Amino acid sequence: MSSWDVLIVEDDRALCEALRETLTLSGWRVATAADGVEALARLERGPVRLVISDIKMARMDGRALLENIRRRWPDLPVLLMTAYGTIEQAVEVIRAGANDYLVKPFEASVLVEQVKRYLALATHAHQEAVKSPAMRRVYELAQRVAPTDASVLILGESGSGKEVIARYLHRHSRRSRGPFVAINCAAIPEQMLEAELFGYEKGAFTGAVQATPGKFELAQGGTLLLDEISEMAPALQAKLLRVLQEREVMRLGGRRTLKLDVRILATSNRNLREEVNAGRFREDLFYRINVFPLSLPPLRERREDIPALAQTLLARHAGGKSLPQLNAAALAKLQHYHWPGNVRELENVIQRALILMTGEEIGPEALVFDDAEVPTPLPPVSDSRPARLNEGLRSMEEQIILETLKQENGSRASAARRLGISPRTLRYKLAKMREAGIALPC
Ligand SMILES: Nc1ncnc2c1ncn2[C@@H]1O[C@H](COP(=O)(O)OP(=O)(O)OP(=O)(O)O)[C@@H](O)[C@H]1O
Repeated sequence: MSSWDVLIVEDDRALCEALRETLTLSGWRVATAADGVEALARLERGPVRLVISDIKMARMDGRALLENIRRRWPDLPVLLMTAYGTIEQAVEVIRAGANDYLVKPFEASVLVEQVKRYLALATHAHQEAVKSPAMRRVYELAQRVAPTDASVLILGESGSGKEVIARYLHRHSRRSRGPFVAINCAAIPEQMLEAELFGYEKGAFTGAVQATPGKFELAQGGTLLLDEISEMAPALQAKLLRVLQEREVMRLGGRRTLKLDVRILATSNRNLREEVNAGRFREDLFYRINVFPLSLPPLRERREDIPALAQTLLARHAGGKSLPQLNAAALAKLQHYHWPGNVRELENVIQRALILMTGEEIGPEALVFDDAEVPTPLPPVSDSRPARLNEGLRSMEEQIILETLKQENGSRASAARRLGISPRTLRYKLAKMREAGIALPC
């Protein structure tokens, strides 16, 4: 029985071939089908981890295919491709159970990113590696709260698995057949975040060339994850609170309100209570989203999880290759490291190991931690900074980060934008600085 990473369902043969080629070049095993009927036959023959399907097809269209898949393989992720101008249709199919949609024409890089994201989710969908007592406790609580409609606030350091647990909550809720929509409040500039959340009508602002639904609308009947909610600007916090209180949303520039049936999950890697005390986060909004708090311990406080996590991540990234094992010395090295980047860093280390390994198994020499990274190139050191270049560059980088944070009044999101790095990278660097004992502005 053959297994495939991606099944592409597309009746335009040239496009189908181009998509297949793009994904094959990225190292995935790709199968193709010309319509829904062929796709179902292919799914019967062997496991597939992700389906990407066109909507308009002659024999069985994308919608009917989706319905069939949801009935028989409810957890299989499906992305639908839609033509420009049919956003409303896309909203409908997301409600019908598609995980996401791609608006044609799209760049190859957009396709590759989406596939990466959904394959990662598909792999750990049912195998959250939970061995430590601390994590078992978290998952026990998650199991209890999942079937309710309560808002859950998931707290934990960057990379500790907050999104994984959010998806777990959705999967174990009565909304599991509905959409799971996530929005990262730190990654989107303030003005755009409002439009992304609430949607907009054509002409609502310059650049609003067509009516677009917001994430709330897309999550109707399902779950909306507000990732890194602490990064939301105060004005938007007030608008969000109103929507949550009134349980209805109106698109920017719109007139009609839409009654919402959406469960809210939120994450933060800061102590949100402290953010409230410091006046940066609205207390009323805090109480609204913090109905049930879940705190994820950092990886260094649950080292018992490391072997199983490493195994899961090896399976995720080994591709079609036979699954390599870590030898005892390699496992010991993983167990003793302090993991400032948590599970995400472990994932990076495993990916590197798969590239660097030479023999049959993975030894400690193939494990390179994020700490060992070559620092980001910066202007040459001109004064009498420490003689060791790496240290010099690092401390300069730290000073630039501190300076930028100060200028941005402590806002991580704005500082990351100014520095031209992702909020995630900034957070990671800040965590390392904090660990090195550097005082950071709050
Ligand atoms: N228990 C787990 N089992 C398998 N994989 C996991 C687990 N926890 C985390 N991961 C993986 O680690 C990576 C980081 O997890 P996730 O994105 O959920 O972290 P996060 O806390 O939401 O990070 P951030 O705060 O930066 O958004 C992901 O690739 C995820 O799949």
